[in-house]
Amino acid sequence: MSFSVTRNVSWVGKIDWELRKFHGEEYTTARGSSYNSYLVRGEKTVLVDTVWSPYDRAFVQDLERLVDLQKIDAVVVNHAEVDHSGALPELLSRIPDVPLYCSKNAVKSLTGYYHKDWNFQVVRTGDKFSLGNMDLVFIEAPMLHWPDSMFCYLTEANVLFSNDAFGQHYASEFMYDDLVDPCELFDEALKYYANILTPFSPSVRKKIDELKSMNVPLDLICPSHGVIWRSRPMNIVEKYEEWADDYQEDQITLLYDTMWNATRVMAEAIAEGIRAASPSTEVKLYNIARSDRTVMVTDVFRSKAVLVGSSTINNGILSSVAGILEEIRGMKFKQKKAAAFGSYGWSGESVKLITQRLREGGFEIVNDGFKLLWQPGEEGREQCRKWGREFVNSLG
Ligand SMILES: Cc1cc2nc3c(=O)[nH]c(=O)nc-3n(C[C@H](O)[C@H](O)[C@H](O)COP(=O)(O)O)c2cc1C
Repeated sequence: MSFSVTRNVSWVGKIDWELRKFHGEEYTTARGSSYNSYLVRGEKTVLVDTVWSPYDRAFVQDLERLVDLQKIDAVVVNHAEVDHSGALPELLSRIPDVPLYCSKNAVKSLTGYYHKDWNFQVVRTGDKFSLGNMDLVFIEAPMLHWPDSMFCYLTEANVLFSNDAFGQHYASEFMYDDLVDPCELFDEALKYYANILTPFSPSVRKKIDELKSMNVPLDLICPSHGVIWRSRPMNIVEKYEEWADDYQEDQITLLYDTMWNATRVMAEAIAEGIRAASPSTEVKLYNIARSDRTVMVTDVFRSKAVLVGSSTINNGILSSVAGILEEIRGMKFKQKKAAAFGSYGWSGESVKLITQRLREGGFEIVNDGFKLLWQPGEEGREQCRKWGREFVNSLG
């Protein structure tokens, strides 16, 4: 499949309707995704990125329908991750000497993946590839989201090829922001930022400042996943600025797991207490073992505070709780408050262990947590409501 984006730019990629898990099991992609590759034709012809390896042959066939492969003067590899570089071996088996323009770090990761002595041409920010009547200007973007990541900007057409930045895991035949459901698109763009880019928010802020200081016109942002931003491309750039600035809404998320429902009863009573003390605060509850991790991380991203609950099992915490704690630790969230709760039978280590993990994850711990013996009765539930009220009041 291919379509024309501008007079000089064609999309040639793969819409992956059936993708449901990405990065192994780490990211759920309920709406599928796409791998976007772009063919830029001026006086010279350049391919920007490729697609994931399962689709390499179909990709090269589609590309051949657009252009004689021998006429491709250069391939830009903005990012070495296999969902974008996966078709390189197939393509380069046909055009082995084609120069690959990439960052210095991409040479390491591409060699690490493919072990090939390809014709690497290392570029740095500000370097240009001239297509005769227009230039591709390279902009290194280290840690957005790998050390090798890079953007490139096409002059005259005013197109930013932003690779994973500004992407969304979203399959749609329509491929443009103004043609798809805006709520779905916003949901996917936010989920993508929360789960992929949050740890790199300081780099996002710097890169946006750098892009703005280039003071170049921007007509299109062409990411490597999901739809192209064309209606007002600065909208998503402004959203990224907002999200990168330790984003939070008036929301508190409770994440818990339970064996015999005691900790669930606690969570629900704590939520009642929060709602009673702060009716405007949105409270969301997730049983971790039954919920989608990507959605939970997105809700933690939106929250000003999180409460994590586990009963004590074998002097520890439930494994699902350990899993989500590890996931949110890696997100390096800032300016978020937290506390722990849980039911226990005799030794009751879970609350202390969760608190410790939340502290290591950069959360500001509001109190020592709240533990309750066995199944809460009415008195226990009232204690939970009180603890919920005190928690939300202490947030200020
Ligand atoms: C397999 C198992 C191991 C447990 N280990 C501990 C323990 O080491 N220390 C403790 O205080 N309670 C322990 N308990 C008791 C639970 O923490 C207690 O039943 C609690 O109320 C369960 O809460 P829940 O229904 O939210 O899971 C254990 C319970 C089970 C079923």
